[in-house]
Amino acid sequence: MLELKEITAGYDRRAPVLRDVSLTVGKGEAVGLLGPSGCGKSTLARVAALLHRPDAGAVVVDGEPVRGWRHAAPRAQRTAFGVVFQQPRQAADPRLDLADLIAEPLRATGRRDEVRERLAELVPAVGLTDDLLTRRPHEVSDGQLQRACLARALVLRPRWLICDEMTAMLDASTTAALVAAVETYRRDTGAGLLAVGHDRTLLTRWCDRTLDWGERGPEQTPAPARRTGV
Ligand SMILES: Nc1ncnc2c1ncn2[C@@H]1O[C@H](COP(=O)(O)OP(=O)(O)OP(=O)(O)O)[C@@H](O)[C@H]1O
Repeated sequence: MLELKEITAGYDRRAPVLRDVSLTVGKGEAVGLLGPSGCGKSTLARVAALLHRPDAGAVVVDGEPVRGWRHAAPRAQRTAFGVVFQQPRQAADPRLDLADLIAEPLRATGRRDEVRERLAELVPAVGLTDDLLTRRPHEVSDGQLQRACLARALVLRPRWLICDEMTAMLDASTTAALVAAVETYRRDTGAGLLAVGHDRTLLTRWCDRTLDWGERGPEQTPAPARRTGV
């Protein structure tokens, strides 16, 4: 279980973006989070992925309270998460070709010997082809780069996936392919998912449960979303 308990977080302690927000994702569950732009969805996603230290509250991952954040988080907790952001060009090192980009977490954790095998599995799983692997980010489309970023997020076989507007800038067919790749991975591994976005139709179709902060933003823990457009 991934538990966010009474999280207060932001960028200025005097004016937090989130106040006392709680959210739980069960093992193998897919939870969607909707809310207006700027309400703090990405901030909560970053707290959930151990990338942003909250001012107050607790994150508990599979029963273990989180005590360190970012590089100070224990490796076993950090590598339990795969994260995909909205802007692949901001998330991807422009100097790496796609093969090195996808494999980078394996190299960073001393698992170089798995690179070949994981690339062979992941490249077709996310809908890439081998000829793209020697290209650098500026030589591929946004959709191709986001596919590589998803492969990188999956390369360490995380138990938790955090997708922050993963498909916001993509066309319908790339969106469908990336969601299908996430769902295949979850079916095979039992990983849980927190998917943040604006697209109510997509999230309510994709996720087991979708929460909605509504127009007022995160004054409180988000409520279950209405299922529309399905
Ligand atoms: N690094 C930062 N430094 C200072 N303020 C920030 C930073 N990142 C985000 N904010 C502010 O925190 C608030 C919440 O931002 P956040 O990105 O979490 O919202 P969001 O709901 O994900 O928005 P969107 O849907 O537009 O992506 C906004 O007012 C934003 O301007």
